Amino acid sequence: MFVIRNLVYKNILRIEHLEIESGNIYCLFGTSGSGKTTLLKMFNGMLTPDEGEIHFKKSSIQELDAVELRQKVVMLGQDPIVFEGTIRDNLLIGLRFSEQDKEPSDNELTDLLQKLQLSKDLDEDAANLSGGEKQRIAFGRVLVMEPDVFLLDEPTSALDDDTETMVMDYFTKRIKEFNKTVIMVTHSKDTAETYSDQLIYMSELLKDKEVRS
Ligand SMILES: Nc1ncnc2c1ncn2[C@@H]1O[C@H](COP(=O)(O)OP(=O)(O)OP(=O)(O)O)[C@@H](O)[C@H]1O
Repeated sequence: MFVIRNLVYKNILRIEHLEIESGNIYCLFGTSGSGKTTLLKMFNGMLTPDEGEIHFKKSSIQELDAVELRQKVVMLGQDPIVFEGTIRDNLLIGLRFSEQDKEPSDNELTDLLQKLQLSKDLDEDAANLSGGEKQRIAFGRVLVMEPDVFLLDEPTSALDDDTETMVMDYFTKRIKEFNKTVIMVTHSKDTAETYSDQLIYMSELLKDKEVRS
């Protein structure tokens, strides 16, 4: 699905070869500052390599239309973004930018909230939510978009262990059912080992390469 060859980005990334296969969950694991977020941003063209190539489904990412690419490859950043409006507005807002033309019903959205362990009303103002609740609303928003690829940057960092387990169990079951691809940054080795099909260690990926100054 993605193939990276001879990628160089500033003095942060130097990757000879990396392949991401569709239908798998990949966890990016590495020390703080090792370039995980930077690598994630390469997959949907938010950052462009200084040298080398990234192909998505056999096309060079640089040659693809950025809007179309980001409809298929959606990133959930480290800091959850909550927009002005209700929880419903926040769950649906991503659809404006997605290929999906079918809007989920209130029943489906309420079910999603339950699966994300949120006992909230769709009409509630999203501004008053806690950090962990906002993180799950942002997670719900990308799920509603149904992209081919999810790029997730520490998506459960604000959740307690039990809530994280329930949210991740639901998420991974759903993405396996629909054969989606996930590239996820996590600081939790437990999470990485429990949920990934493949673990990518940044230290291995960047080995033999002098990338740090
Ligand atoms: N636009 C940029 N220009 C220059 N340096 C940058 C830029 N963005 C990030 N960096 C640096 O690149 C390194 C890797 O950053 P990145 O955010 O990818 O690391 P990370 O592995 O995701 O870290 P963390 O686990 O702390 O989130 C850091 O040293 C950071 O300061």
